[in-house]
Amino acid sequence: MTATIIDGKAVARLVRERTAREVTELPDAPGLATVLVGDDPASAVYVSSKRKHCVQAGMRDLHQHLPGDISQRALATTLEELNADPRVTGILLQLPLPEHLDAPSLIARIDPDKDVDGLTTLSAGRLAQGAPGLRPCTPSGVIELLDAYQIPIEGAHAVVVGRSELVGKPLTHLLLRRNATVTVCHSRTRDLASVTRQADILIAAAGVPGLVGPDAVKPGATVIDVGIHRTDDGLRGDVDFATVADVAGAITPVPGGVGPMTIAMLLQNTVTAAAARCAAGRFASGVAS
Ligand SMILES: Nc1nc2c(c(=O)[nH]1)N[C@@H](CN(C=O)c1ccc(C(=O)N[C@@H](CCC(=O)O)C(=O)O)cc1)CN2
Repeated sequence: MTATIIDGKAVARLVRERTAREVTELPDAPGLATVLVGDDPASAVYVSSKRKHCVQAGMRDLHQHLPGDISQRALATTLEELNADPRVTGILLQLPLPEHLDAPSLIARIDPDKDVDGLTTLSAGRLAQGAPGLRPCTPSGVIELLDAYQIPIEGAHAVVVGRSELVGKPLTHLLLRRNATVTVCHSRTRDLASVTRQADILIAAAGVPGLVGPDAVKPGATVIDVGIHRTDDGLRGDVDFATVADVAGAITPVPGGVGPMTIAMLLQNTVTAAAARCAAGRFASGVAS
């Protein structure tokens, strides 16, 4: 193996420490409302980790666990209540939702000023136009990792495999803002490997286990694996780590790569949202000063 292993756990720890320091500079502790619907085991793991780190960073844990058969209307009402609650600075609706619920229209209910997942239409529009706003956590975690390892983005050819609202599309905008040349690939891309082989920075976010093998990677490229799949052999990503690590210059592992950054950037977004509320004179007490 020749590649540098990008240690997402270590970078995430630094981001969390920075966030905890920023919390102490605020007049009021930020409050993060995680909303978990149903009992999906993976979602339960992620939400419990978000809550643990939220408390460790000195924030209020304002969790809501709702039944899996909750109606669209009742969930929308819960989100409206969280919008109105002055203790809540950030709202996170854990995805995926049970099939009977319409996620986009529920996300649309979240106050964009509390949208610490960066998933509302307004947050997406702000990102696309380069306006200040809250950015989706996994894509901003990828940028943070590249910066932490001083991997140049400006002028690099970045190839993003996957066009989801959660990762592929927002990451494309973040990379463009940093002056990368960006190519987006998806399930209809012809001869995927011929495109990914051109990448200086290759980001695999397709949701297909082991999709990226050594023949799809330019020697020395940076490979960021956003995929996470639970298999009989444990967790694995969209990249075949063992073989690609012999070709890449730097690579994220799964676990221990991008995943921990998702949670760290959520905490960072919650502090950013809280600071913006303070600047606007709206405090947890609900009283404008
Ligand atoms: N509302 C959202 N839902 C989902 C998001 C999101 O950003 N917002 N992302 C993913 C899941 N996710 C966070 O919610 C997430 C995924 C993975 C990890 C992580 O730390 N993974 C560890 C392994 C942990 C394990 O599974 O045992 C790692 O990769 O090292 C954190 C958060 C979908 N839903």
